[in-house]
Amino acid sequence: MANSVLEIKNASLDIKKDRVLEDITLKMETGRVYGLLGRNGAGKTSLLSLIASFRKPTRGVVTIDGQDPYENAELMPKVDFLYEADYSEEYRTPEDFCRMTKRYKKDFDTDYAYELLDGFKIDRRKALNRMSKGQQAAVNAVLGLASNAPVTIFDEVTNGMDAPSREYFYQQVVEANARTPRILILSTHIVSEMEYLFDEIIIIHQGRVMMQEPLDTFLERGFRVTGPKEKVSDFTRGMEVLASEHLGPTQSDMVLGHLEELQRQEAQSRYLNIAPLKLQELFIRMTEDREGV
Ligand SMILES: Nc1ncnc2c1ncn2[C@@H]1O[C@H](COP(=O)(O)OP(=O)(O)OP(=O)(O)O)[C@@H](O)[C@H]1O
Repeated sequence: MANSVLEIKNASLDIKKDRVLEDITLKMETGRVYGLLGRNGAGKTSLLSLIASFRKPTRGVVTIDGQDPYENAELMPKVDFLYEADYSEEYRTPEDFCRMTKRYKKDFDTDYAYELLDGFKIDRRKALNRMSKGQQAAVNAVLGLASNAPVTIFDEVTNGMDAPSREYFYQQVVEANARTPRILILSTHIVSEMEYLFDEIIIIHQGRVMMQEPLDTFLERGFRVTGPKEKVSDFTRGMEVLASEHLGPTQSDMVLGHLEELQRQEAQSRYLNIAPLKLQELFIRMTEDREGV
């Protein structure tokens, strides 16, 4: 399958009288898994609806391989948008859905879909309205993974899944992208569990892109230093401390900035522990109500 490039340039979106997205510029490429993060109401679903052509930007452009996907019959099957759907009235089975999907998405891999349904322990001949929320979510995940669409979007698709199902889904995301590389976008609140899946992080905050960065680069924005209270305070004096946690005589400071080799040695000589930051803690601090970092 050919490589694809998805570009969003200076896109804004108004819904009714509200500006929900402002001046969004992003670029995504085949073979990479993008973690789309943002607080409730930040604009994640709105952004994804532009990519999936459910909406048209009020200003700016969205292109896939240089073409506008909006009302573009040729590009439509190339984008798959999976989100939490209401299946309470859905009497059809996963098998029916696979058959229907295959009709308009020629790259849909039915054998792989059945294999995934077995992996999730889903009965493929059972009507969706007779399944639990978590099982319905798993069917959605299967349809997305097996679609092989060059742009596959999962918007909070693990909602309702139990821990083993989520774990299986994460494994299959890696597997599916290795089988058929695509642009995979995962919007999620379960940041801590999914950290290892992401190649790049996109943070949307109050309708704007706060940052798009490879995960490694993002995590190098800061570090955590832990040790006896006074020693830690002494070491981080003058540094940009995002958060300071205390447990008995121990203090753990989350610091923004790069640690020079000399400082690292200094920390070591003072028996302080230096650790990399976790995606979740950095995301929470960056998007809390304070001036941007
Ligand atoms: N149909 C709509 N009519 C009016 N405003 C809307 C509509 N859909 C979204 N919005 C507004 O757009 C903003 C972004 O919403 P969006 O659903 O994109 O956020 P989100 O990041 O996906 O949030 P969540 O994590 O809660 O799902 C919110 O302020 C929301 O109130």
